[in-house]
Order: sequence, then structure tokens, then C-alpha cells
Amino acid sequence: MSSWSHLKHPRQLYCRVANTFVPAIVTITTLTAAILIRGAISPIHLLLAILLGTATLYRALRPRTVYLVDYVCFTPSPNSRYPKATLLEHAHLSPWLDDSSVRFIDRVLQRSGMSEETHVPPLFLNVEPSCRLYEARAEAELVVFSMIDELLVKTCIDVLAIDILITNCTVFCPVPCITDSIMNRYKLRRDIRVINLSGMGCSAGVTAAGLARNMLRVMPRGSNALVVSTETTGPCYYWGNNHSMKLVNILFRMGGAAKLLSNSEAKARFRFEHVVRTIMAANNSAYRCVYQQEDEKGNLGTALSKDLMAIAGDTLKMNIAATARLVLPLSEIFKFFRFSVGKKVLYWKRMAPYIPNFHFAFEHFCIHVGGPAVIDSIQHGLNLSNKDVEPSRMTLHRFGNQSTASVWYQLAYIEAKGRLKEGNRVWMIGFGAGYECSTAGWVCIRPSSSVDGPWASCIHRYPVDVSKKN
Ligand SMILES: CC(C)(COP(=O)(O)OP(=O)(O)OC[C@H]1O[C@@H](n2cnc3c(N)ncnc32)[C@H](O)[C@@H]1OP(=O)(O)O)[C@@H](O)C(=O)NCCC(=O)NCCSC(=O)CC(=O)O
Repeated sequence: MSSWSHLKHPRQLYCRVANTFVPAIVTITTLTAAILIRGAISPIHLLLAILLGTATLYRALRPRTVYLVDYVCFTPSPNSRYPKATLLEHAHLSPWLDDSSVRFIDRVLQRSGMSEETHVPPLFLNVEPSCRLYEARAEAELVVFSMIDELLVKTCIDVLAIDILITNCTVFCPVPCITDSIMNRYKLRRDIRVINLSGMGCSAGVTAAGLARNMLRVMPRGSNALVVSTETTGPCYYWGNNHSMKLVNILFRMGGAAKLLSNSEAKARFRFEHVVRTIMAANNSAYRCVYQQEDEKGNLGTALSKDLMAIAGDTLKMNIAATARLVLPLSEIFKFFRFSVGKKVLYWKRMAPYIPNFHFAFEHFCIHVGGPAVIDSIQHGLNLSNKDVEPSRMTLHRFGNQSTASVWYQLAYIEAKGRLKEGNRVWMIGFGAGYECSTAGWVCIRPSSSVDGPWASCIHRYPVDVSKKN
């Protein structure tokens, strides 16, 4: 297949010609005609010709607006349900875990804010889930392929119309990579742009969407990007007794989200407004606060530092400073600016911290489901109400920490509750290893007309009261 083979596709061919060649030909012809006959026409006509040419050229070359056509969240099978009692029983039966670890698992499970209905892959039904490569691959393929199948049906897109494929998965990075498995299964075109992100933690889903946006902004109109975000839980399993590393086994669950982005508005449900990334990896404690390592016995796992909440709060503050000027009205920007100058330039130590009111900019908030303490910390940091963080708490309750996909389950929750209206603005806030905070703003063009996806069978039971810790 040559690099032009996709142009055999009539829609692609039409878009390429309409977007690239027609504006260029119109511009060149107009300017040439104007120059050739400039003696015969008045200066005003010449000026108009130049203006028309410039406008046409600007329209052809300006960065394009990017849209979300639709998204799908992985719906786990009821067979993969993982009650807390199963995890605890396995901990009791495990020959490797000491009493302190079993007590720790029990205590954190009770305070995790999670229900009895979260999901894991079948290998977790073993007392010690030793994950081999084929099992990790099976988990990744189950989640990724079922989501893409559903997304293709939902959006009615031909696989040959996909121009960009981006996947993100932190821990499982096989050879060939997940993008190659997708290309192999769906027989995607050879000339598409393919990117596989790994090691980037739970903010990578927002990062991947931002990357797709940047690419679509400069591609021919009508280009499409498939972005697939997941985390495989099997390879994350930690066998040892280090509590900070054990937390991952307790909080993380199976999940994923697939999204179709496009630079054509046709069929789009959301407009992608902005993306802001704040990366704190230059700071040592931020760099170490989500850290893959081996414990003293050589067991591989990822340690979550007790400082994580404070670091997440600091990273969010920096992200807010960059996001505020993009989304807030001038009055709020001015108040925030006055606070920043007072605090940082004039050193007014007793000045009360000013938290911008983001309700001026967004109607809905999708905050990464790191754990109950992470959600509490962000709620406090942004001065949000319990209603604002309800999608986050309910997603944690129903599905656990699904890493990078969790913000999409929250969007699905808001839609399933019928709360998303045309013109509503959504703020997605992802946190992840690095330490990184990636935020994205979306405007709803068309809310979902039906309740489908992961909340379909249980939305009538939500919200539930999670304030009482058992
Ligand atoms: C773990 C919790 C559910 C515990 O709930 P509470 O805070 O209500 O209870 P608590 O403070 O009494 O803590 C219960 C016990 O857990 C211990 N504990 C808490 N955090 C710990 C940590 N990071 N390492 C080791 N132990 C820890 C406490 O010391 C206590 O032990 P003892 O009983 O011995 O006193 C909560 O603290 C929480 O949500 N933590 C955030 C988890 C987290 O880091 N999530 C981010 C995942 S990474 C992610 O999503 C993004 C990404 O990076 O990619």
C-alpha cells in the first residue's frame, strides 16, 4: 500500500482536495489575476483580491478545532466481580503476607470508598495472582478490543478512516506494543500515525487526548484519531509486605476508555477546548511519590507515598494558574492575579489564599479517582461542593481506581444521570506518576440520547452515601 493509498477512500480524497488544494488554487489564481491585470483594475479591487486571498489562505492554514465524536468505557462482566471479602480472604491464605499486611489490607479496604462490585481479570481469583505475559496480554486485549468494537459501532466509522492511533498503558508495555495489536486486529492503514505511551500513570489518558488534539489541529480536515486508554491490573500485582506498595493491589481495578476524536464537526458530541499539562518531575519528592521499585525481597511493585495528596494539591495549584487565564472571566482572573502579586511579589503573608471560582468556567468536574483522600484533597483545593465531586466518588465506589480511564467513567456517570446539557462545560483533571497533573476542557455539543455503557445496569442505585466509613 503506498502512502497515498488511503486516498482511494472517496471521503478522504474529497477532504484532502477540498482542504488543501482548493484554497491554494483559489488564492494563487486570485493573486496572479490581480497582479496581471492590476493596470486594468482599481486599487480597491486589488485590495479586495488580496484580502480574499489572505482570508482563504488563513482558513486553510489555521489550527483546526478538534472534537470528540464519541467515547466508550469498558463494561466489565459480572463474572469478574471482586468483593472485598475475596481480597481479604486471599490475604489471610497467602503464605507471603504477615499479620501487619493483612490488618493493613483490611483497614484500607474498609476506608477505600469502594463497593463490593468492582472488577478484576480472572487471574485474581487465584490466592496469589501470578501474572504471566499471556495473561497480561489477555487482560489488555479483552478491555481494548471490546471497547474499540463498541466504539466502531457507536460512531459508524470505517477503520480505514482512522488517521491517528494513540494508546496509553502505564505498566504493561509488551513487544509488539498495544497499538500494534490494534493495527493487527483491525487491519488499519499502514500510513497512520501511531503512538504508544507507557510509564505515565493515571494522567496519561488526558495527555493522550491532548496529543491527539495537537496532531489533529494541523492535519487535513476530516482526519480522525482513535485514543485508547487502559491499565492492566495483572502486571501491577505486588506480592510483598511494603504497605505503600500494597496500596495498588487494594485500590486499582480493571477498566479502560476508547475515544474517537476528529477535526470535523460532523457527528461530534463535544468540542475540545483546551489542555494544560503541569509536570513536577524536577522536584525529587514529586518524582518519587508514585515510584515503581523492588522491595527489599526483590518483589516488584509501585510505591505510593503518603505525601501524594500534598503533592497533588501543589501540582493542581500550578495547573490552575495556567488554566485560569484560559477559562475564567476577567473579574476572576483579576482577583487571582491580585492574590498572586500580594503573596509572591509583596510577600503579604497573612493574605488569605484565593481559590478562583471555577464554577464560572465549568458546570461539571471529572476528578481522577486516586482514592478517597485524593478526591477529598482536590475538592478542598478547588472549593468544590459534594455534588461537584459526586461523579468522582461514585466512580470510585462502583469501579475503583481505574487509573487513566476513570475521568471517562465520570463523564459517563454525568450523562447517565441526564445532567449534561448542550453547551455545558466539563473539566477533566488527571493526576499521575511524574508527578503530573493534566487537565482538559470540553464543551458538550450533543448529550447522549440513551443510557448505555458501564452505568446502564446500576445508575438507578446512585448516588449512594459514602460519607460513613465502615
Ligand atoms: C489509603 C486510604 C484509602 C486510607 O484511608 P484513610 O486516610 O481514611 O485512613 P487512614 O489515614 O487511617 O489510613 C489507613 C492506614 O493506611 C496507611 N496509609 C495511608 N496511605 C499510605 C501510604 N501511601 N503508604 C503507606 N501507608 C499508608 C495509614 O498510615 C494507616 O495505617 P495505620 O492503620 O497503620 O495507621 C487514603 O489515605 C487514600 O485514599 N490515600 C490515597 C491513595 C493514593 O495514593 N492514591 C493514588 C493512587 S496513584 C494514582 O491514582 C495516580 C497515578 O499515579 O498514576
